[in-house]
Amino acid sequence: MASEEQLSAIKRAKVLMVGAGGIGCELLKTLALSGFQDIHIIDMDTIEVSNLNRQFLFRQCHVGQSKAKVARDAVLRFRPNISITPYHANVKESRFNVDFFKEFDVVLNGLDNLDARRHVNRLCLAADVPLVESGTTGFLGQVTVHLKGKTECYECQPKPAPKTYPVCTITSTPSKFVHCIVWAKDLLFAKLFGDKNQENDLNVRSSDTGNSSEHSEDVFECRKDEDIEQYGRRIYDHVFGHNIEVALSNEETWKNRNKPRPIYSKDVLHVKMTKENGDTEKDCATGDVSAMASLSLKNPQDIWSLAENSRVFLEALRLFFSKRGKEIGNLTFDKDDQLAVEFVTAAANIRASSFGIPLHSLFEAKGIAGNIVHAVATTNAIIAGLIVIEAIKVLKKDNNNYRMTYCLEHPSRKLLLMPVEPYEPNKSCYVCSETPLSLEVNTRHSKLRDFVEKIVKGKLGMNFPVIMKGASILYEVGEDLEDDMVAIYAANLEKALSELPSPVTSGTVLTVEDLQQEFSCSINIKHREEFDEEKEPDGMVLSGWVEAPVDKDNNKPNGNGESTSNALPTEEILEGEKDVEIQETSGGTETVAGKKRKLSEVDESRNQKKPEKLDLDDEDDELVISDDWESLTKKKRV
Ligand SMILES: Nc1ncnc2c1ncn2[C@@H]1O[C@H](COP(=O)(O)OP(=O)(O)OP(=O)(O)O)[C@@H](O)[C@H]1O
Ligand SMILES: [Zn+2]
Repeated sequence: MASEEQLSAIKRAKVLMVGAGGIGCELLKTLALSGFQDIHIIDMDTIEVSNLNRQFLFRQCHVGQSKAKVARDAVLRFRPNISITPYHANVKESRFNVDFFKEFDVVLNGLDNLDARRHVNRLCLAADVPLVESGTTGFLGQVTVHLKGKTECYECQPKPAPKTYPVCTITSTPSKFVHCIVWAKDLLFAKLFGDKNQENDLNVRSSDTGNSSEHSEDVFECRKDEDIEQYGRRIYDHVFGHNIEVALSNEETWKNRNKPRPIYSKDVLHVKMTKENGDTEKDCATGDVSAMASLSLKNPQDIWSLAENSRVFLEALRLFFSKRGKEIGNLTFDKDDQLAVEFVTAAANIRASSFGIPLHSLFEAKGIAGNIVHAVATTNAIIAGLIVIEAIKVLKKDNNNYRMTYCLEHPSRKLLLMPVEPYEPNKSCYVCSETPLSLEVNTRHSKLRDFVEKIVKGKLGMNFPVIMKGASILYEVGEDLEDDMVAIYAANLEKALSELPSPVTSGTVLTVEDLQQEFSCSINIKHREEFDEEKEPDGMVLSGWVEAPVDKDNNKPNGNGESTSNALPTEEILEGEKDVEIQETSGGTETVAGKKRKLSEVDESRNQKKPEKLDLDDEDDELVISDDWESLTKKKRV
């Protein structure tokens, strides 16, 4: 029961919710039932069928409509007298600026990606509005409270880099099914159906593979004299047969590894495939075509044989070309695109078969390819409740009682909910402190464009950057720029840093600002001649901002797919930060970040107030949900 004081704080409050998905639906309901009367919701999405199992404010008839608007209407039906203002929009739009954020007493995030979370963090800091941040993955969840100057900001601790695999493992020596999935989706799918101009590590020219003909051709292009089935079979034979033969010819590679087996379509599929749908169909919308349907394969949980995978491969390829021809050249893999998932599953399985790796069902392959940890509605509901508890403390200015709370999969100390005192701001955080960053770069070779793309946008997450050296502006993005300035900045992008009108050399201090986020930081430039292409593929190294530790043993596709009883669900579990990326790395060892850390390790890395080591392997099955959190939390402190 809320006290009088709480109730009046709740009634007066104006709150902003960002995200009306799994957590957001629960949160809006809980806010409304807790007495909140002025709620604003931003969500950029429309409702999909796959949301309906847990986003309970939505029904089948709402598919395709704005989440924010439908969520509002659903809640107004049981709380008709409160005010809910929906925005069907991206929170990064310029209308949601610092002045907009200043209108709110507290901001509550129910987002699913790092980019939007960082953006909201910066706006909350600039507007000096408290932020309650949240995330769930399966049974794990967390809620954290961020108050400028009092607790750490969302970016005080570096977020783990996406999992990466060395390119040679993906292209030549896969040893796990996830390697085959990454190959199928990021290389083969991208090569056949994506942007032809994108760099791709699949060999392209027939001359690359030993044929010394002068007129080398792109083997992935359909030839004039072949029909789609012949084309599909040629691609099949090239990637699963010929390329494997070429790889086998390098004997060194296979000294300590099992050799792969080349697979040719004629050995697997003796007869020509029948074309159930014909190949003259017109282009039609995504999602309507399915190779499984054409081939009468019904159960996505079945593991297909090599022959079935080969049929799905050829049929999916045929359907892409015959029914979705207009999209070819622009496609990127999407876990919700059935035909794309079918193609990637089949391609990954054929490759797995070649390398002696166990095959997987479409259901499993989809989970790996889309980095899906199945959402648990109960976790979202618990997390939403915790967000409201923290929001109420924020409104009451109950400064000493904020908690970041972890929702665990298995009880620890008989608790499923683990409250911890929030950390103080990190003094070297480049977002909420004034600490400058350092950048080692070859100022004579690296262009301003590299700096903008790789550092300012890629690492610092800015959308509308302004780059300044002293008072001179080197680069700026904005809607109201004069044409001549746009031309000057475009020309600057192509110049090496040391050749800019105001040269950037060793010792230069650059100021980088994002006008929308009202966020600015300084970067000390240090010239360095050489970079290790494998270890430092960006050709520049940003420091002053500690990266998360790397764990060579953890190579599960989903950081939380295995037992989590000894894992602290920290930032790395938040939804939407689990992309598998290929990166050139050294040697042949895997670089997999996003390691789950034990509570004790988290604290060491933070080097702040140390809780005593927790016994997280508590097997005692008698579960207690305690409401005396304060004393429990204190016990963990030295
Ligand atoms: N930049 C953004 N601006 C506004 N809303 C955003 C932004 N980024 C993400 N969101 C919203 O955050 C919500 C996150 O919800 P959730 O994690 O349940 O994802 P989902 O897309 O609904 O489900 P799933 O990805 O599991 O199919 C989504 O509704 C999404 O539209
Ligand atoms: Zn910070």
